[in-house]
Amino acid sequence: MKQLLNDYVLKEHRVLGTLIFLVFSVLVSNVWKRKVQKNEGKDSLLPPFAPGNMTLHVQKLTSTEFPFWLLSVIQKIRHQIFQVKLPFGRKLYFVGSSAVAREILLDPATTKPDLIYKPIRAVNGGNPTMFTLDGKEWLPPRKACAPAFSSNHVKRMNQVALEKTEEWIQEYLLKYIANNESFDIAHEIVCVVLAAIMETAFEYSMTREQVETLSNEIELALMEFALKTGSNPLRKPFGLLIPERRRAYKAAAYIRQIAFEVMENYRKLKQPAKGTIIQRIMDSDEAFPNDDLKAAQLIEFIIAGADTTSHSIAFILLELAKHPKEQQELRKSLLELPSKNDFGNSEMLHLVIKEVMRLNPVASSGSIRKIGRDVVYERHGQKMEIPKDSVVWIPFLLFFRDEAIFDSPTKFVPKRWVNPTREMLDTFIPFSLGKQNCIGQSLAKAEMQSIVSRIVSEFELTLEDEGSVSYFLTLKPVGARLKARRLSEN
Ligand code: HEM
Repeated sequence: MKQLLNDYVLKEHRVLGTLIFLVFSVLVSNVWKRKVQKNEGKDSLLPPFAPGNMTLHVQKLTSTEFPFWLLSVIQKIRHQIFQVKLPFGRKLYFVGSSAVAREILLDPATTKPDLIYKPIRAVNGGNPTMFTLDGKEWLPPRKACAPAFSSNHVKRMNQVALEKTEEWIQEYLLKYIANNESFDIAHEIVCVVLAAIMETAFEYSMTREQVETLSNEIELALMEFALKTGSNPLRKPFGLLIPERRRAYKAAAYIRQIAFEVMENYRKLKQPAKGTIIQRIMDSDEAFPNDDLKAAQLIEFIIAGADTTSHSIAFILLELAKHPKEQQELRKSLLELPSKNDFGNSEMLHLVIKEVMRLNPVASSGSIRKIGRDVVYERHGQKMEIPKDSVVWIPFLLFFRDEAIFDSPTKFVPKRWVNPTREMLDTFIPFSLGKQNCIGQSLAKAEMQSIVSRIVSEFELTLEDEGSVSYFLTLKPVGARLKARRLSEN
């Protein structure tokens, strides 16, 4: 009797469960149909909207979890391309498909949208720079500065970065070790890399205290002008009423003052080095006709070069501290090489750097572009379309963590790069693609290799506090603390 009753209840549950499932599926498919909009008069559909309303979208776009929210949207709606709503009926398309991203970035009709890049100029007193320019106006500054990144200059700049690392080891790291103290890895490496850029690119020496102040002021200014203004145009007209914005103007003024000091210092040099970034800027009056424009470009190099490279290095050292086996393997491979000068030949070093740049891409928000033609793609046999003139955001994190391309994408597996698939290689674009890709990538790669190998070859790193990963223009490790132990007295 009991058995009969149980079977009956179970059967009832199953019927009820099936009914609920059917009703739920119909609801979901209706919501989907409403979210995937008809593309008037065409046989293609527009990508769906991210769940939530405009207020939620703006809040998420300006939050420190921004790229991770985008990942969660893709997981929810199971669509690699979607739209978000902005104030005044504007919208943005997010592209998490690497194939579509490549098509857009390599298309000659693609441009940079003013809506996003122009507000960033406020950091530079409103002056345009290579990063915020487009088309004909962009070419002269890019051409003027490109020679400063030729292999001989990268070699020289990297040598200075290594000297700064050596100074840091002597003045800070050995003291932390002697006092059995842990240290904030992101903060320490930012100080090394920023000091190196100032000295090697601009022939300008800074104390650690000055470097720390500059780094703080840059963060303050960027938070306002690059992050908050882009998504909320009301911050500009009502700016003076917002204390954060007033503080950001002060920060921007301080950064400009440093840039003018750098130029003044350069003009006093008796024998300035040839081919440095500052020499290219100062002597290219066609590309940079006045001091305001020169200062703006100079500031852009500080901003674009320091946080990106240093946070990448910090992430690499952090991952190695979290994975002692891989750390040991890397050290072994380095020490097997004939000399320190050959460290760059370590295959394991390349695998580790690649894997960390995939897992935690500092430029995780990637590139933002305006498309010059309709971009059509297929999804499960359905034609989808992003219409011409749309603003398209291409966050690299979305495809660097795409399960369809990378197995266990949230895991640190350097060996996945030993025999990568064509798709993995095509997807891995940490420096973006197309004409406005990263001008400083050769320098960044050289510094990552030399600083990481210098530290790991001699010091064992252990994790004291993992901290968290936060996003604000770049992805960065916040509050991550390591301890070091010297392995031999070289
Ligand atoms: C790991 C380090 C770095 C990463 C991941 C990185 C990534 C990127 C990316 C993705 C872009 C394209 C942005 C967009 O499309 O909006 C870019 C542009 C740029 N980067 Fe880097 N970057 C790094 C280091 C550097 C360094 C060391 C410098 C110079 C010292 C630099 C200077 C620039 C400049 C000036 C641009 C604008 C180029 C243009 O628009 O023509 N970057 N970077």
